[in-house]
Amino acid sequence: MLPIYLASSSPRRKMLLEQLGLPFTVVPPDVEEEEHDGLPPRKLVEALAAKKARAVAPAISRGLVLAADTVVVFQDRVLGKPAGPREAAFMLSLLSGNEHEVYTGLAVMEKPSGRLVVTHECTRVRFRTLEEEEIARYVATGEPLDKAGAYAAQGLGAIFIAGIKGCYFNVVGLPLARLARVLREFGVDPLKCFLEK
Ligand SMILES: Cc1cn([C@H]2C[C@H](O)[C@@H](COP(=O)(O)OP(=O)(O)OP(=O)(O)O)O2)c(=O)[nH]c1=O
Repeated sequence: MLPIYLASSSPRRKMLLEQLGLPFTVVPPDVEEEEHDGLPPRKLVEALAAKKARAVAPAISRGLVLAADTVVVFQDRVLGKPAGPREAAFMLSLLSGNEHEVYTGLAVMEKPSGRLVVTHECTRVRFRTLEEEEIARYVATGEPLDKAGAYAAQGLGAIFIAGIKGCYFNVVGLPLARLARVLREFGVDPLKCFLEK
């Protein structure tokens, strides 16, 4: 099997990939996630995921390089990671009582061929109405600060979620079912791999 490299510094992505039971190595990408105003969210996350894969690829001689990027979209507004507590509280006030989408772009590059597959997954998430005071308390926990849209579905942020339509793992940062499908295109099957261990 081709060695797998996860081009990510996100502990969540590492945890999610571990769930597939495949051996892999983490190689954090060194990229600027600059604004891409005007791009539709699906194109934006795909472009950023591909950029992360391309940043790590030169260091890999043979294998698969995986990368992802996640944003929250509320009424055409793209919410990345908040710049600080004030922006985090503002993002949460937008999401309160409303439905939003979470987009994750996924890029898989094969080395040495350079073949690149880029795709994305979208999940709808509905928040219950939040009180101003609980937004302030949640921001004070520090949890929202390094998360797109200022919440963590896998953490305390779970208490805000009234409903989810689509892939839960996509919200946390890595759409596992979609990833497994892409990996199969490169001859990697997590189930087969598990049974052959
Ligand atoms: C909405 C949501 C986002 N997130 C996280 C996933 C991502 O780590 C982060 C979005 O930022 P990203 O820029 O996608 O990823 P990252 O900078 O953390 O890591 P890297 O680029 O090195 O791969 O938000 C959660 O952990 N839970 C959630 O519920």
